[in-house]
Amino acid sequence: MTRVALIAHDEKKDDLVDFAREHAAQLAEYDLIATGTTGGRLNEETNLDVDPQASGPLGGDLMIGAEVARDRLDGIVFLRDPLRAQPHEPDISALLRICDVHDTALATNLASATFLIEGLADQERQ
Ligand SMILES: O=C(CO)COP(=O)(O)O
Repeated sequence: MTRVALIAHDEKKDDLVDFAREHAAQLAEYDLIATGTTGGRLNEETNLDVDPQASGPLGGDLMIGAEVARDRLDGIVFLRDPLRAQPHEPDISALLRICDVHDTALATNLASATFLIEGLADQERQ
């Protein structure tokens, strides 16, 4: 089953909830995980069933990175806040790096998230 992780920094959480609602029919077909607060919001504000990991600053990015390291994720949408420093920047860098190591699809803004989600749908049709 296709497995996707959804993550957003605080200033981007509204955007991710909107994105998830927009693509709900497709995302509902996937096994979804998320960092803690993001996952909580998605579970409350959409009809999706998301498995929340720890909150980002408490290790959630690293937990998702571990899934990437095991090749257990097909894609990650990670809406980062490019305008504010995060206290757990090293964890974020580790997640981005391990996606490159494992060649795992990673979208860090809405425009690329749309391509990622459309690309996964295309892959399934093949
Ligand atoms: O900080 C995050 C990603 O780096 C997101 O974590 P939360 O979803 O727990 O807010």
